Amino acid sequence: MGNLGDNAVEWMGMTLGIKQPAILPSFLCAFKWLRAAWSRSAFRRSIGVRGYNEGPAVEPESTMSEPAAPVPSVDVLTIDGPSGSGKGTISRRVAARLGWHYLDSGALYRGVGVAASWADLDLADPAALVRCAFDTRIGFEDRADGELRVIVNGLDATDELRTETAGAAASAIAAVPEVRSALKDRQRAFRRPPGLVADGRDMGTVIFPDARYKVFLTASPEERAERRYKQLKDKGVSVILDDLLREILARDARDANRAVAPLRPADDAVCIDTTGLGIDAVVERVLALVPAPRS
Ligand SMILES: Nc1ncnc2c1ncn2[C@@H]1O[C@H](COP(=O)(O)OP(=O)(O)OP(=O)(O)O)[C@@H](O)[C@H]1O
Ligand SMILES: Nc1ccn([C@H]2C[C@H](O)[C@@H](COP(=O)(O)O)O2)c(=O)n1
Repeated sequence: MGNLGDNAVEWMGMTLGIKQPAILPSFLCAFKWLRAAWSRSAFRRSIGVRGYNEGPAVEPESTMSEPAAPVPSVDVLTIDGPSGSGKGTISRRVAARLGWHYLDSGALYRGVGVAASWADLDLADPAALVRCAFDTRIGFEDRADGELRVIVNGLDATDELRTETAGAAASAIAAVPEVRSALKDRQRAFRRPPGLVADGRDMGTVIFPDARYKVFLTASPEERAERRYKQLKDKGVSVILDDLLREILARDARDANRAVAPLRPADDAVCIDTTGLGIDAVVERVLALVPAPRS
């Protein structure tokens, strides 16, 4: 845990594009305190044991109709972080290994953004966006090939949702407090036995503040842009690395600077800097935080 806190502070600095932003001292304080608390905690002592229940992260069509009430006693592992830090990839694998449900909260914001664009709504009209957030039906389907498809108002919108344009639109509407409120209960409804892995920006701070396990993933902006570049290239999409880096920095800044539920690590989150760390290694680091299930 040597780099807990410093990584996040450094990341904030990089994200905001300035060397000494005013908010850094308070982050530093919070993380120094956290580091001390961490070294004393019983939670730390539990590390090293993990659960390996193989099972589906998402039941087929399980989220097409969301349950009415979440179950507060159910364990939640939150994985927050900036774009390209690997939240989705790591969360899906960890959820599959634990046999827990999976919530891709970014897909909800992206889904509302795409539905708003289909309806030609003005992204600067909060009332229209809030109506859209309440009205848009968003479901997830776990396909046989392991891919998670996102269904918006009955249409498979997965490919459209993954574009940087959809990400930027989602980031813009996510800054509207009433849109965030409109999506709160829908996110909490994913909390069902045997457990939930939830990925996003405010999973550990706002949506599941009582989560038992909290992780904040980071990576240098350059590495995150490289990852996205490779991901898009593999799909045959041609992009310019510098453009991706600029877009990632702009999205980070908007998500971290908004007034409501900004992107930041929860005080009790474990920060993992994934720069130079492979996917399997990150998965193991996260799983090490979750004690093996008792039978
Ligand atoms: N530790 C890692 N090392 C190398 N590549 C990684 C790592 N983690 C994720 N990736 C790759 O980086 C790309 C982006 O990952 P992913 O979509 O999971 O990020 P994300 O944080 O969920 O991004 P977003 O917030 O934009 O949805 C994917 O192609 C994924 O395979
Ligand atoms: N919990 C969340 C999840 C997502 N957002 C916003 C901000 C992101 O830039 C955008 C897209 O998310 P992604 O799919 O990249 O995880 O949605 C948010 O504000 N809070």
